[in-house]
Amino acid sequence: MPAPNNIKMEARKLDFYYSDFKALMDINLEFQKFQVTALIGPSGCGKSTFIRCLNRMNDLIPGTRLEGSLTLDNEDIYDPKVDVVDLRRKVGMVFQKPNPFPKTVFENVAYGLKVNGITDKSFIAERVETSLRGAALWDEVKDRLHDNALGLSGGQQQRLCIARAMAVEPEVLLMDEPASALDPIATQKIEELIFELKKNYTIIIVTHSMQQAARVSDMTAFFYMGKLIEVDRTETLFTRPRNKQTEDYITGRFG
Ligand SMILES: Nc1ncnc2c1ncn2[C@@H]1O[C@H](COP(=O)(O)OP(=O)(O)OP(=O)(O)O)[C@@H](O)[C@H]1O
Repeated sequence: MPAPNNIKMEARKLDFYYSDFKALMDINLEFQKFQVTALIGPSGCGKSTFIRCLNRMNDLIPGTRLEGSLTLDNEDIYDPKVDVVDLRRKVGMVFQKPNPFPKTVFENVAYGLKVNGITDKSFIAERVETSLRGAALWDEVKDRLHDNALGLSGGQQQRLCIARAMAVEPEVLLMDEPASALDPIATQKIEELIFELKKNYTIIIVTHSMQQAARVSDMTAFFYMGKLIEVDRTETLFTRPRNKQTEDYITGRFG
């Protein structure tokens, strides 16, 4: 019998262009189910570009082009037959700056369900509660569900965005520096949350903080100038990197 395939997403020979500029070169990287993978590397190395390929967010930028393949459960996500709305339901995203809609807490979380055509009010209310609990925010907002989300603190807003992403039950969560705009306590809450979330989701996180990568991730991938230099178990990459550029970066010699 073939070994069980635990690969949730996989990039093969991936090149990415912004018009003539080649931002990613020959990326080969796989993401295991229910693991957290951190993408690290100096500013401009292509981390955000790469993570945005994973749910086709770059499609929205004119003049961009991708070569090679990117699969979700062995299916090519760039196949013309793929429904991008459905792909983004399966591969949710949380951005660097919390970006709740100027709507109530409840409406923020219910939004994706409504976009997906769900109208059953009791189902929506139940899913809103489960998602807020899952994002470790329920206790703080259960009496403020109908207040404007913009009145929440930055850390609460970011957990609300995580709840909003979770409400449509994605399989993969992409997080592009989710804690960079937050204070240390709010950051710690997000990190604890990531630890909980990986029981149910495959998580890919871009971070500038090597300490954060070391704390939250199982695997770490080091990018430099559009190339994937090294990927390994986080502990190994930070203690015994195989590549000189990785070593220079993690020891603070550049970046
Ligand atoms: N919309 C765009 N149009 C053209 N070039 C872009 C665009 N977005 C990013 N780039 C370029 O692609 C390269 C990779 O950028 P990217 O934002 O992916 O890097 P990053 O590693 O995420 O950086 P940072 O850590 O600073 O966010 C950079 O040279 C950047 O200038």
